[in-house]
Amino acid sequence: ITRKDSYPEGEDPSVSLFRDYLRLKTVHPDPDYGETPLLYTEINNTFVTIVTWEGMNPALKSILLNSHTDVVPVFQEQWKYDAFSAFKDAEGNIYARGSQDMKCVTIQYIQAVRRLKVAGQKLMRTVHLMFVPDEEVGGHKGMETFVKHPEFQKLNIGFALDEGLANPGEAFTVFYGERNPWWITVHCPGSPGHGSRFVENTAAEKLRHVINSFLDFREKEKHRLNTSECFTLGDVTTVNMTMVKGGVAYNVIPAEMDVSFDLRIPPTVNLQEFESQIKQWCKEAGDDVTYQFAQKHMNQSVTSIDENDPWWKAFSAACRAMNITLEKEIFPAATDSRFIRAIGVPAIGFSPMNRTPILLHDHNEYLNEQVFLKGISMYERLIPALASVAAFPDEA
Ligand SMILES: CSCC[C@H](NC=O)C(=O)O
Ligand SMILES: [Zn+2]
Ligand SMILES: [Zn+2]
Repeated sequence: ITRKDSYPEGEDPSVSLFRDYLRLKTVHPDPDYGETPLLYTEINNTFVTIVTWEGMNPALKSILLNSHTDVVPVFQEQWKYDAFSAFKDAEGNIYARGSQDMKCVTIQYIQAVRRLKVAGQKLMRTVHLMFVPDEEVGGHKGMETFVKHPEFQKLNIGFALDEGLANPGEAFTVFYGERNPWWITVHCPGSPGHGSRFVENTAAEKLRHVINSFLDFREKEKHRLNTSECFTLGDVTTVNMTMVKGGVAYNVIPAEMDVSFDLRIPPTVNLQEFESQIKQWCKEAGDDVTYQFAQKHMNQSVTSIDENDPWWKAFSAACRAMNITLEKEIFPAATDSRFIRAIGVPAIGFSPMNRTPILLHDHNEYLNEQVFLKGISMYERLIPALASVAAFPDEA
């Protein structure tokens, strides 16, 4: 981040730093990760940056503060302000792509650690700040690859914090698991022929059957969500038909048609049974209907939110001490936490934003500067609490 010569008078320096970071165009499809200081390692021509604050007992398992540096594209004509200008309005709302997802968290981690160090705090466990690319496109060149790297193992991470979602109310939301993303394309082959005839065994008839099966199930799940008091989006399966392909001309019955779905499956669903269901729908649709996965996450690990779990106890007790109400949920989409949990490391998704509408990936994404600043103070309490979790019997 290039520092400017002067900043708005009276603006908190943390807010200025946040706005500077928002102006970096780390936006897909061609993110400019800039002069990312290469502090640690390079994988697949992309960069993971790690900043380490060594604890008094570095042999103990460490705390990971993870954030991704990339952001999703914008439809600029739909925005009130330039999405990369970090415009701040009279109420202190800062508009920019990444203001919620998740450049706020990156700067909050950094500023909290900075303040703790300035105050002369010494932590027992080591804290690593990790900045990873490409989360928004699946993490292949970021966290998915890096968790398998020997350099990652060496960090000896015991517990991780990563992104969550804003909460429009007074409470803050924390995520202890995620739904599994399955991206599937169903292929429907059929008999071709002239568009004027009743050809048997057409691709379109099979396609209709497939679409009906998936979308009927979608209706059921939507109903289940809307009729249950205690369900959130993370507790039901969503199905969305996102692509269709096929056909060459008005009067030619095509020999094949494809349809693609984005499925998000809660960790409580039996994935083998669910796939059998999909297989059954394809079979019922007609001969030779097949499917193929573009994403098929099978790991259903969730992080303990039992009051006896030492990490959760530290996190939740620190929140209680701040008079903060937590709402515990399953994250509806996918974040880098899924790769961390999959290797057995507990991870909590938490972006400290309350009184804030959920605007990630949306037009006019913004965060209020006071909410942002309060988040720094929260990490000032959370980080020492986590870094003070007593040594486990199996730790050195
Ligand atoms: C399944 S890889 C894509 C990850 C992406 N994450 C954020 O939006 C998502 O669609 O959930
Ligand atoms: Zn994100
Ligand atoms: Zn995102």
